Amino acid sequence: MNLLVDMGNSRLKWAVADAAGQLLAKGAVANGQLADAALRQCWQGLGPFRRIGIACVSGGPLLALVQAVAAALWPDAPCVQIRSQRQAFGVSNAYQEPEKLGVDRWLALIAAHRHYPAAACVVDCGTAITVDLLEANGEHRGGYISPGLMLMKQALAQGTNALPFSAAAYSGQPGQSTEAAIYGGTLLAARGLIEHVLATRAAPSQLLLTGGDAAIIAEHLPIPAVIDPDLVLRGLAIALAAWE
Ligand SMILES: Nc1ncnc2c1ncn2[C@@H]1O[C@H](COP(=O)(O)OP(=O)(O)O)[C@@H](O)[C@H]1O
Ligand SMILES: CC(C)(COP(=O)(O)O)[C@@H](O)C(=O)NCCC(=O)O
Ligand SMILES: [K+]
Repeated sequence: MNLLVDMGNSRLKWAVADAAGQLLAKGAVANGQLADAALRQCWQGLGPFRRIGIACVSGGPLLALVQAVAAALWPDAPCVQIRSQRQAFGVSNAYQEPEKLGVDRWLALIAAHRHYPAAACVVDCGTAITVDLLEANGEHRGGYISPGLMLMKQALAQGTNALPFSAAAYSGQPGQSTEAAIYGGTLLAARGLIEHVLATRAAPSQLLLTGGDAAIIAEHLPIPAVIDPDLVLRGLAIALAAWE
């Protein structure tokens, strides 16, 4: 068994994977809540593990914390930090500097190619919304990065005098209050990005959504989408299984 850890800018997502890469127990911890005791509480009693696989786009101090807790709980299991590559697992990275593609985006592409055979548009609805284009033959065509729903709302609240931050949900119809107008506007920004990218594809692409806001964005999209909440962790399972 391996422990998989996906460290995003908002939350750490983890899963236990068996030798075939099937995800067993899973959990998530908000970065603001990440501390030695919180992680030990999540992970106590799990294992033993062969390896700990880490995909990290969040900061060095949080990575060091995760490595320290893992080393204390499972001293015999090496921590393997996965990085983006030029080509692996049938996927070729479109970036001129392949290591600069966020490792979460890279792993989502690897899982998409392995588990969904068609050409795909892979959207990670996390802190940022990333949209990556993947051909059926594994060629990554590049992608787009935009603020996520929470960041858009926070930016409006921080950058203006009159706009409040609200976590409440509204219909997405034209807003009849400031909060509802912000909710609808930020959701439409995400929807417009995704719809536009799909419309510019020469051939139809399967739309794959992952990330904390996948369900809410899918609900407001007029296009069928597959929601795979574990796409990054599933990519991490593939990358870690090949590690020697
Ligand atoms: N409990 C939660 N904590 C933080 N964000 C959450 C939570 N539930 C839903 N979200 C939404 O999910 C987004 C983060 O998604 P996630 O996939 O965890 O991001 P990341 O991989 O960037 O850490 C936030 O922007 C927020 O809108
Ligand atoms: C774009 C991201 C910030 C998304 O991170 P997330 O929203 O998953 O926390 C992350 O993939 C990243 O730091 N990427 C490096 C730059 C790039 O992909 O071009
Ligand atoms: K992510």
